[in-house]
Amino acid sequence: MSSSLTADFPVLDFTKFKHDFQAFSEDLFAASTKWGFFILRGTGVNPDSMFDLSRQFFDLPVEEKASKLLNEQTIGYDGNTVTTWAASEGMIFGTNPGGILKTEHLPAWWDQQKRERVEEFKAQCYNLSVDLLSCFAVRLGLDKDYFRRYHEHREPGNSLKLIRYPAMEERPSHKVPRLAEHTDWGSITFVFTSQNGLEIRDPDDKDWVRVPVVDDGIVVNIGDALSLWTGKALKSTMHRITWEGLPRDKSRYSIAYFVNPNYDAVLNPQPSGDPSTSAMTDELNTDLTYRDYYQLRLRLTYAVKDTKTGQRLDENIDSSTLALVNKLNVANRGTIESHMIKA
Ligand SMILES: O=C(O)CCC(=O)C(=O)O
Ligand SMILES: [Fe+2]
Repeated sequence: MSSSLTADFPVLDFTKFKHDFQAFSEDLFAASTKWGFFILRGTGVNPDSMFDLSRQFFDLPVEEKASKLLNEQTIGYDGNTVTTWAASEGMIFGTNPGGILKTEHLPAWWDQQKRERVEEFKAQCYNLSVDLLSCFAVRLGLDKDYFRRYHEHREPGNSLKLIRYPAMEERPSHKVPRLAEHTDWGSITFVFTSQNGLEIRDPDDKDWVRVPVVDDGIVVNIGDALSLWTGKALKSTMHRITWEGLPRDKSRYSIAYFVNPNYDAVLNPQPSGDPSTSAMTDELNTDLTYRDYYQLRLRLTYAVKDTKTGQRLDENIDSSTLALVNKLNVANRGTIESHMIKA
């Protein structure tokens, strides 16, 4: 369970994107093929006011927070259930631009002004994400908008998640981690935090290493969808938060922005600039759509309920998609199982 500090963890400077696109894309590609994770500085995206909202919201009484639970539009509160997945609570803002302004599925505390702030922050993150996607496309010899075209404002949309790993009086059952090891589902994830705790597999997949906290830095990682799309040239790296990394008596706040491809995207490998990966592309040609992958991971991870019937969706997992995903060997190890602790 050990983890160590890492000296050569990649830290990239986004100001280079404007004045030296090629060199920045090269740095980005190198970090993403070796680590699947890096820290990005100089983006100008400031999460301070989102953290203020996050602290205030999580301090509300649980009845108020949990009045709107995570739904199929990926909007709502998640955290009043005990799982083998996480000891945390999350407030998730899915859907496309404008969706948070008009949804009825938020506690009244999220007034118009707060919703506007969420939308504005999501828009800043979106813009940053498509800039990064354009770098990947060009570096892979594809046209600049290649990935962007699959990241239009269509279903399912990108999700912003406010997260608190609360301080606890005692540690829950040994089955409950702070955050179980997993890969992310989508294209790219941004994580904002000023606190330690996040650990990832090192480039040789031998050990866990700590992700450093860097001032003004966003933690960026590659998700399964972009990894599959690039014939796994870009790595979707396993990550977690342990009780050792984040002690029981400390709360940790983070904000994650999950970039999702559009549902209709087919995750077959695209030609990659890296010849070492072309050998495996045949077996990755399974015509899996992002819709199927997203729906599977949603059901496996959360006890999402159907808004109309109130039925828990994790009881309804599609076995052929599950078999396909096992074959692709993404979301690997223990993560491809439902995390609900059944009574
Ligand atoms: O809270 C963090 O630092 C990481 C969160 C994460 O990996 C996730 O929610 O997928
Ligand atoms: Fe993650």
